[in-house]
This record gives sequence, C-alpha cells and structure tokens, in this order.
Amino acid sequence: MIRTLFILNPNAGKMQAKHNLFKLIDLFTKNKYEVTVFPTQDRLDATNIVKEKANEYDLIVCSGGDGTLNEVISGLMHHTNRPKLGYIPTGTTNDLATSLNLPKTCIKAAKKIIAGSSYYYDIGSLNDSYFTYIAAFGAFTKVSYTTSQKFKNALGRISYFLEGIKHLTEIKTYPIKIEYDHGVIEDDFVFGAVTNSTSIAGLFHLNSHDVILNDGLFEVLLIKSPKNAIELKNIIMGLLKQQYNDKYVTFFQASHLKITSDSNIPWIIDGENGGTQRDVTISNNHKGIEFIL
Ligand SMILES: Nc1ncnc2c1ncn2[C@@H]1O[C@H](COP(=O)(O)OP(=O)(O)OP(=O)(O)O)[C@@H](O)[C@H]1O
Repeated sequence: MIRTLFILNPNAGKMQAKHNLFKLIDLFTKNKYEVTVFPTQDRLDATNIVKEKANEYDLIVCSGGDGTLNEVISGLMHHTNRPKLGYIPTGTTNDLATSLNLPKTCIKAAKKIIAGSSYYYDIGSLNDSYFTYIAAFGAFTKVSYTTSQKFKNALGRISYFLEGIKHLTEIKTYPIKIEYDHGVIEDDFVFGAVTNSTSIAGLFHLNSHDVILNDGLFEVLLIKSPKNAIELKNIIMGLLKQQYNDKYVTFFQASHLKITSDSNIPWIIDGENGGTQRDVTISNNHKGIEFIL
C-alpha cells in the first residue's frame, strides 16, 4: 500500500474535488493507495500538516489551486527527505497545472497520478518563503489576491483581467537594483516577475519551447516605467499578444537574484500576498520537488 496524505481545499475554484471526493478516494483505494484525507479549514493548514506529518507518507496528493499547492510545497521544503507529490488542479487559474500539462478534470488528474512517473521540478525561494511559479512586484500583482473568491469562482480568469484594468490607474514606479548571475541592472520599474511557468496569472503566456521547468533557471520579466498610463496599457496589450516592446521590456534567465530598493515593495508569491520587502534574495532550488505526473 502507498501511504498517501490527500490534502484538499474544499473552497478552491468550482469545488470540483469536494463534489468528487468519494470517487477520488475509491479510485486511489482500488489502486492500492492507503488514503488519509485532510480538508483544509483555513489558510496555512496545508503547510502546517505537511510540516508535521509528511515523514509518515510516501505520497502527498494536493487538490486545490496555485495557493494551496504553494502551501503544500512550502511545507515539503522544510523536510530533507521529501515524499513525492501528486497534484489535482481544482483552483481558479491553475497556472502551474497549465505549464505541467495536467488534465482539467479531477478524476483524469487522479488517474494521471496513479499511472504517472517522476518529474523533478525547480522551486523558488524568496527570503524565507517558497514559490512554485511566480514571485512578482508592481502593476497587476494586487490582482490575484484582491479578487474575491466568489468573483473568481464565478468568472474564472476573466475576473483577474477585470480587476487588473481597475488597478491600472494606481501604477507605482519602483527604483530598483537587480544583481543576478550575469550582471547588474539599475532602473525604475513598474512591474517585475521571476517565473518558472509558461502561463502567468492565466493572462501572459511565454513560449513553452523557451521555458524549461527544471533547468535551474527562472525567467525574469521586467517592465520599465513608461511615460503615462496609455503607454503602459499598450505595453501590457503587447505582452498579452506575446509582442514585447524592447524599449520597456527586459527579459532574461537567472538562477539567483538580489533585488534591493530604498523603499518597501509589495510582492505576490504564487498569486497570494507575499508582504512588503525592501531587500529580496531569490534562489532556485534545483529539482526541489518530485512530482508524479
Ligand atoms: N477552508 C479554507 N477556507 C478559506 N481559505 C482557505 C481554505 N483552505 C485553504 N484556503 C486558502 O485559500 C487560498 C486560495 O486557494 P486556492 O489557491 O487553492 O484556490 P483558488 O484561489 O480558487 O485558485 P488559484 O490560486 O489557482 O486561482 C489558499 O492560499 C489557502 O491559503
């Protein structure tokens, strides 16, 4: 029997996992998994249970969105001998699931775990926190965590876009110094993202040929401060169509970054509030997690 801890966020997305819970447990049990179910009751429950109990299991299965997956992985990173991780994407945007090419329905995703093989995936750390696919600051970053759960459940990724447009009027410029593997950049930026994903907030899409999820490198996208909101809107519309304006958009790969500023900068980590930080160190934990896909 494969000792399995099945963690699910019952409120994530359209609550697919909650409605299919019996079918999921039955499917795993028929395939010789011994399943313990843990429905999260609140934020950070997933991290805490993994920190406390992961050593007792061969496999952790996470069902939820990017936020819940981040919490599970943050818990796993506290262990040196980490159990394997299966993911059933049941959130709103499921950015990472898109990059990992996972099925959209939970029964199909569970079958993929049962039939699956190992895939080692890079995990980012930002100071004391972990991220699975994005750490970002500036324009748009407020979007994912200020969009209400009800709104997200009803409208899916369109809700992020609507919220994003609202925040375009509140763009701030951040004077920043970025030291990375191959150089130093110092400028005024309105947006910066360090990612390990082909899809960002369900909106921007990077070319899947350019993004390797376990190469020890992040993709870094920076947008310099434009003259006005209209120019910024044009840059963002260009990004949505994968047309990059070289004058304002900088794109490179790096495994380690030190980002410093004179003021506190608000960050988001995997779509959730990452707090404000003045000095940030970002590192790539190469092949930190063994997914079963
Ligand atoms: N029982 C719960 N009640 C309220 N919040 C919860 C509960 N369980 C987990 N959470 C929190 O909900 C947050 C959002 O959940 P999650 O990311 O799984 O779904 P989502 O927001 O619908 O999907 P996505 O992040 O893909 O858009 C998580 O960061 C987690 O901390």
